[in-house]
Amino acid sequence: MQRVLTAVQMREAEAAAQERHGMPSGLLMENAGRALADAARSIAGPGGRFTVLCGPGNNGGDGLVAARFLLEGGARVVVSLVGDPAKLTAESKRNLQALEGFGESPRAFEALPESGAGDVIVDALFGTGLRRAPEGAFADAIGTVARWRRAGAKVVAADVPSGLQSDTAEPFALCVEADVTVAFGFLKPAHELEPGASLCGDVRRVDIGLGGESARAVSGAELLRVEEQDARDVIPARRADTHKGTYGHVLVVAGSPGKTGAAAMVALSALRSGVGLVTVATRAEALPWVMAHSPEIMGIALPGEGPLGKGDLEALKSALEGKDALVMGPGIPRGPETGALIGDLLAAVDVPAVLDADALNAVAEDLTVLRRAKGPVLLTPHPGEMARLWGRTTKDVQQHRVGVALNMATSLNVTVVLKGSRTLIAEPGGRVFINPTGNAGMATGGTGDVLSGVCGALLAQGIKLPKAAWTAVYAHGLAGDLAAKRRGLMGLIATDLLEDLGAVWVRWGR
Ligand SMILES: NC(=O)C1=CN([C@@H]2O[C@H](COP(=O)(O)OP(=O)(O)OC[C@H]3O[C@@H](n4cnc5c(N)ncnc54)[C@H](O)[C@@H]3O)[C@@H](O)[C@H]2O)[C@@H](O)CC1
Ligand SMILES: [K+]
Repeated sequence: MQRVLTAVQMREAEAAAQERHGMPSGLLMENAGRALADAARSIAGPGGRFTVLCGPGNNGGDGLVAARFLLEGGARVVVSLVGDPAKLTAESKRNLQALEGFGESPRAFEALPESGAGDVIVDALFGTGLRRAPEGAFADAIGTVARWRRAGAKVVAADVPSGLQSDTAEPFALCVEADVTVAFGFLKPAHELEPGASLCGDVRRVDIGLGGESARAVSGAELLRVEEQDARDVIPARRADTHKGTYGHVLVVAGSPGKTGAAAMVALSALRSGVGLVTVATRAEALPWVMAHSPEIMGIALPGEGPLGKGDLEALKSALEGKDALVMGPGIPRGPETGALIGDLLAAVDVPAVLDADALNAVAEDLTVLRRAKGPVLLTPHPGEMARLWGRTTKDVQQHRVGVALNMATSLNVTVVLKGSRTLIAEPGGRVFINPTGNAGMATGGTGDVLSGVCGALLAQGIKLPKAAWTAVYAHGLAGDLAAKRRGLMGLIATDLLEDLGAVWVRWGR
């Protein structure tokens, strides 16, 4: 896992590094600027010129250091200080003097030569300290960077592209779009969450002397980026002397006439994710169609008809006997009593439960039913479902993804998977995991059903929350990335993921 720190947490980490190993901030800036110069060199064309744009804060100081290293390496460099030089931080002032000692003085922004193909712009206007929309000279500079980039210049951003808010990953109306962003010390939300992530280009995190330990000293919510090795390590290697009983039995409550495919996709993805047995419980008229999708699927017909309601409680309780996990929701017939049924069911049994799709819409009417759950609960809403659960608009949810997921997890004492580009997994009370896998090709019907099947399968195999959730999300996204290579983003459909889940397990030696 990689820690992802907010601006406040970065300052705390810096203070901790100073306290712990006496790391002076000037040395951190020196290391940051040097790494920035290396990144700038790596994307320059032969003989290309470097234009370094520095702002008033320490981000600008990093730019001044980078300019010095580029000059020392013999490159053609021009530097501009945008804003009031009297406001420079002490550390930046020192580096301005050092630069002048190398024979280079900042020029007026208007006096800079044009840039184009082969050239590199080093964007050191603002980093984590950006507080409001850039205006005046800063706005002009950001606009000019965009023009030079259209003319073929490459852009390397110091820490965060200027105009992008580090903590929320939301850009102001004017924002630098970078080819490479050099993240100093730790990743920031702007690098990992959309829309910021797309504005950063290739993110390269570099060590600057803070030391990994310094992140342990920070306060507030813990944001973590899941890495492939983390997910792989969660899945145990199979021992030879095992049988289907070793790997658990999932009950899938899903499907209705017209939506039998949803139930089949949950069941098949659970089967493709290592579970021993899968049983689907659904209304009698839907059951044969679900089972016809694959002979491995077992079925239980729920007596009664129409929407699921309190009358289904006893049948579901007995269906859950001997089961190790429950997945409920995709394609279920929903009615006025469905939410209460789910509440009663979760209060009566202690198997881990995944609620998805219409099970989420059903409990949205009265979320407190979830507080009665005896076993661990995982909710897997997409932003629209989360908006219904939270009683806000989808846009609101998308602008506050981390806070929304964490609040819901904490207030209901459940694990929450908030789907969408960079799916978040929040556990009650503190940690939020960011998933880096997946792609826009997965924005197609049924991929969510496949995810809930993977979650159910891992839970039935005894993997606990939130591990089961972030591992399932990682594997599902990786399956999507592999599927997109075969099908293209345009051609990818949900059942492709069933095949490529296999490729994920093969890649992980499972
Ligand atoms: N925390 C750390 O450990 C390190 C931080 N470093 C650098 O320091 C940066 C943070 O430095 P700062 O906190 O000085 O912040 P910034 O350099 O991002 O900018 C802060 C300055 O810009 C001004 N400002 C903010 N928004 C503005 C706007 N819209 N228009 C005009 N002025 C505006 C502020 O008043 C302040 O003077 C990091 O992003 C990184 O580049 C590095 O030097 C190395 C170590
Ligand atoms: K920057």
